[in-house]
This record gives sequence, structure tokens and C-alpha cells, in this order.
Amino acid sequence: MDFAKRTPLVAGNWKMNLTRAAAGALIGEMKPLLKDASCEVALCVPFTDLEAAGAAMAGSRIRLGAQNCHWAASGAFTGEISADMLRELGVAYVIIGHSERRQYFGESDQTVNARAKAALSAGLRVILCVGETLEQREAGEMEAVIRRQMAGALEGITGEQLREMVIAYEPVWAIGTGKTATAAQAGEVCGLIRSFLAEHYGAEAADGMRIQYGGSMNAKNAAELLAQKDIDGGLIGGASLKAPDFAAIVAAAKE
Ligand SMILES: O=C(CO)COP(=O)(O)O
Repeated sequence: MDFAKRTPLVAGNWKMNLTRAAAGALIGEMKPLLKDASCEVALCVPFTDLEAAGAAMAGSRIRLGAQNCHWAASGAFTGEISADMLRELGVAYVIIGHSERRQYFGESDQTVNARAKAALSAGLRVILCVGETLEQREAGEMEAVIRRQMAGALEGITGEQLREMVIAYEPVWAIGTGKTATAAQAGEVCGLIRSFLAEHYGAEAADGMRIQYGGSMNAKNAAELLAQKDIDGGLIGGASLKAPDFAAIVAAAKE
């Protein structure tokens, strides 16, 4: 299948869930449910599950993803994982700048930028996450925050590199809370992101970019969110840990 421009990408982010054995079992359950998917599908799994998940995905269209990588190619960085290490395990996508990394592990726009560049140099595709907190939204700062995060993360990234990226809009207040952004809210911010890309990379590049929504997306609300013109897929947390729920979201993401 040719994953042409704007083919929706539905990616699961398992976060720190599932051991190797459980990962293999869940992928085994998902495979038959996803075989007729008309969008691109990826699962971003814990590092320790990568090898087993890659093996379990064999013969399916599911792409293997990771949840972070370091900015250096190698060196004295205890506890970190390089982009090359991921490549060697067959990883296609890596999430960079997830709000949980920013919130709990001190990620800044600068480290997000450095990690994204390292991933791209190693031949990985990057799912770059941006999103405002509830306080920022209520203070009327949503657009400024999104613009600052986008500008910081994309500093020095060329138009050619941008093509290997997907942007995920994940409002922090919607993650794991069951409080989804309305389709109109999510569509508005994804539209702002596309405008930012058009200003910095040109209209053609912006038109070809995939922009996902993430934050309490589930089997029930996926179709309405995915129907928004600027939303090209989803980044799914909790619902990606249940095969039927994830499959229902994938089914809602038509080309
Ligand atoms: O953070 C998310 C995906 O990266 C969203 O998580 P939930 O779908 O559990 O809200």
C-alpha cells in the first residue's frame, strides 16, 4: 500500500504498559481486526517490548513505533536509548515531545528539537506532540503556546525532513482524563498548526502534512474527530490497549 500524502495515521501509544508476553498477545488479537484497515496503523510500545512486538506484527500492516529517543548517537547517557538502537529493531516511528515527557522528565522545546533531529537523521519518522494545558487555554494562551512549541521543535528542520514528520495535537487537559476536546476545538487547533506550517514551509508542504488529534479518543468519538478537515488520524493512549476499541478507531479513519 502506498501511504500517500495525508493518508490518516492511527497510532497507539501504549505508554508504560504491557510486558513482552502481554504485548505479543494483544498484537495477536489486533492483527485480524486490522487487516482491512484503509489508513496507516502504528503501535508505539515500551522499549522492552519492541523486539517481541516487531515479531508479533510480522505479516501485518502495523508499523512498529517507540515513545522517545535520545539526541546523541551514543555516549555516556545512562538510561537513554539512541535512534540507531531503535532503527536496528525495525522501528519506523518515534513519538517525540509527548506532554508526559515534558511534564515529568523535563523535556524542553530545545531537547524536543534535538531528539527530533536525531531521529530524522537515523531514518525514523517522528510523531511530534504539541498541546496546551488547561491553565494556558483558560488564560487565552493556547495559540501562543502551540506556536512556541512548533517553532522550538522545528528549529533548523528542513522541508525535506518535515515530510518525515507527523504532528500530534494533544491538549494536556484531554489526555487520560476522558475529557475529549470537541471536534470543533480539535479541528481549530489542527488548522492553526497547518497555518503555522504554511507560514514556515509553504502551502504545499502544509497541505501534505498529517496532523493527528490525541486525548481521550475512543471508539465512540473517533469518527466525529476524524471527520474534521485538518485532522488526519489519532494518537491513542488508553483505547490502544484494547483490541476492539483500537480497531474501531482504525475503522473510523478512512482515507
Ligand atoms: O497521550 C495520549 C496519546 O499519546 C492520549 O492518551 P489517552 O488516549 O489515554 O487520553
